[in-house]
Amino acid sequence: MGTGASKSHTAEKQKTQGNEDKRIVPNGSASTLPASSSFGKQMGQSNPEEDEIAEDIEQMVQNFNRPLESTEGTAGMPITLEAEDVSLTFESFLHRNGTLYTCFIQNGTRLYFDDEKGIVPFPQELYSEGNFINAQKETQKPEDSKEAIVSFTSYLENERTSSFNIPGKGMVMTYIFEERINVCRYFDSETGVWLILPLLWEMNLDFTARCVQQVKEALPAIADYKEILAALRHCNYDPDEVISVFFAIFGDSVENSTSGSENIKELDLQRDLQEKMKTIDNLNKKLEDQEKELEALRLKCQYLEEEKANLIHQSEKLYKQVAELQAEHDVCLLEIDRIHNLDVQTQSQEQSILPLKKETLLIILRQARELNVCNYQLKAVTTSTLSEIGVHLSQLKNTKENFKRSSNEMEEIRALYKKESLERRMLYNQLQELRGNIRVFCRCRLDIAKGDHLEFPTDEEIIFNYNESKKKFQFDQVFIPNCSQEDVFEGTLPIIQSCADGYNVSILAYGQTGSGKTYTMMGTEQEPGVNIRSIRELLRICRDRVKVKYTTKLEIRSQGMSVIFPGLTEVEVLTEEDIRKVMSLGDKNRMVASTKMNTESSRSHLMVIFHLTGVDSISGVVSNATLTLCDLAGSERISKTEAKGQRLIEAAAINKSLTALGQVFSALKNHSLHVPYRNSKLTHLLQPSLSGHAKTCVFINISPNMKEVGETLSTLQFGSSIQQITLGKPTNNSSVKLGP
Ligand SMILES: Nc1ncnc2c1ncn2[C@@H]1O[C@H](COP(=O)(O)OP(=O)(O)OP(=O)(O)O)[C@@H](O)[C@H]1O
Repeated sequence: MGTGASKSHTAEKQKTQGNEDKRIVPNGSASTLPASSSFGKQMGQSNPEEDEIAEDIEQMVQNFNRPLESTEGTAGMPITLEAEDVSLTFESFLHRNGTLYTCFIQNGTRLYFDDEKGIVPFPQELYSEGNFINAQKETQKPEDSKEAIVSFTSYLENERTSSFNIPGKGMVMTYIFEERINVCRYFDSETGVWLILPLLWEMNLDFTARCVQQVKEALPAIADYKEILAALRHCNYDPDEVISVFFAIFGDSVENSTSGSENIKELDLQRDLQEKMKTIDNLNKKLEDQEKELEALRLKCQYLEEEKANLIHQSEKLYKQVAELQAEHDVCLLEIDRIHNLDVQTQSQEQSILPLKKETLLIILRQARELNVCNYQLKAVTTSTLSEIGVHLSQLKNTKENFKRSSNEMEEIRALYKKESLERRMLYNQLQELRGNIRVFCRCRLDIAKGDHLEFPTDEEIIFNYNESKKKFQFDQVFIPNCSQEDVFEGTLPIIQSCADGYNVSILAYGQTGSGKTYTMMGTEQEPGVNIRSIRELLRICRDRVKVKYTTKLEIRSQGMSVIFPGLTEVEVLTEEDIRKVMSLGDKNRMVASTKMNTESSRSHLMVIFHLTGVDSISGVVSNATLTLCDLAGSERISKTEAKGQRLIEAAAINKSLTALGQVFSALKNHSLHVPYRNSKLTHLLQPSLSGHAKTCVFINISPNMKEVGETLSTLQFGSSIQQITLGKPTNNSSVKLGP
């Protein structure tokens, strides 16, 4: 830190400073210098060692000039100065205009810092215009500078630097040094730390009390012990330094109690003055702040004034609008009143016209709402339904198109079916024609009393061998005695199927009495014959052909006469039970009598005629056909039966009809132009089934009994004769039915 030199006041006082040499510089700051500094000269002592130091200082000052010269023309302080061994004396000259000059002595010349010129000699004319605040004789005698304590300080212009007017000394420069000082502390057991002991409390300590007392004895003018104590603190509790400080400040006057007291008072006043000045400065600052604040408020006020003007302007506009709206409102009110008056008049008129009560109106209103709701629901339902109808219509359209397409396909299939059906019938009939339209089956009944005159070499041949007479007969099929009813019926199946196709078909049983004609045709309940089986088969075919609608009727005739049914000649049959019922009825009406050859000989022909009408629903073909099942009366000779009376007449009639039948077959065999169908009622009835338009199957029933050998041979010859007959091309009774 900076050092300073001062004029020595008393050698005795200096001696009390001990090892450390403390200086009180003119500007009031203290510094610590090595013991070997120039302090000795300050004390007025002269020894070689101090001379050398003085020479060194002078040398350093000279060195100091060099950097100044090198930096000549630059303002400010030297940049680098070695202050360890050199102490320069700086002086402050206070011009009466308030300017403070910082001066120092170089080579006996007082210099000072000029802001523009740098370090220049201190002008002589300024001496009379101000005072050195540490004005001393030495400063006015540069030639004595060698003896003066020359020191150098790195003076810094900052907040720690200030000036102070000391009465009798003038303005002094102050500087707050960063020195560490001793402070009396006390140990606080509660916090466990050392705390600073208040100033007043220090007075109670013996050490500080002694120090204060020592200063007071040396400087009686310093009466304020607090001042002394404060100075002691700053001087590290060194009473001698305190004494030196007070001497430096107040000079010798501090030795006089009166003048010292005045100085103290003056000092107090000065302090008060400075405090006042600070207060004034603070007030000025506050005043400036308030002026700034006032200016801000003024601007704000101006802004608010403008805002106010705008708001007033807007308010006026709004008031104007409100007034206009109010005027409109008034006009509306007047209009409402006028309308209201009109409504009242209208209501009064309506009330006079329609005196409806309020309740009635409410009911009407409620009903209107309900109607409205219903209307909405109806609309929704209608919309939904319409949508569904649209969908259905679309589907219907598609269905219609599909139906049309299917109908076309159906027509094609129907035509194809028709064609196929006709082709099938044609082929089947061609087959039948190849086989012959009159088919002759020979059936030999089962009989215990059988002879050996009959031989059955094949299914189609029979050999009559009796009394050296051997004759071979050939038929479409020969059924031996052991053949069942079912075997016999199977031979008739092709002809029965032709009936379902629309052909007239007849099945006849021929033979002498007792040869098994009735057994073959009617059969027994357990073993039904061809009648039952053939009609059953036809009903089955009718059921299976679902595309053909059949109507079936049954007619029973006996000996050419219609079987008398109560009110009916034909009975519609649908089931086998119906067949049996009609058959049994017809059988009861058949003339039966006991003959010598047969105890229950059938004395008449029995004809069962089955009418079949079919309508093909696809092709539209209508077919009419009849199945004539004829159980002929016995063919035995009348003489052989030994019939008499009525029986004889019947036998004659039977023979006549059978003879007529034989004549018909003979005519057919010979292809005669005339076929005597009308020679008997039998042949007349059988004409449709024996003409060229029909198919016929004749059972030749024979008995194996040796006793019947003559009748057997006769029957075989009869059958053989009709085996040669060809009826010609059969006619299909089908016709296309037009329309439904
Ligand atoms: N194949 C047969 N098997 C067993 N019994 C038979 C057979 N054929 C005929 N009979 C029996 O012989 C008897 C005479 O037969 P059926 O009445 O059928 O003769 P018919 O030719 O009808 O005589 P008629 O012309 O006098 O009526 C009957 O009792 C019958 O049951």
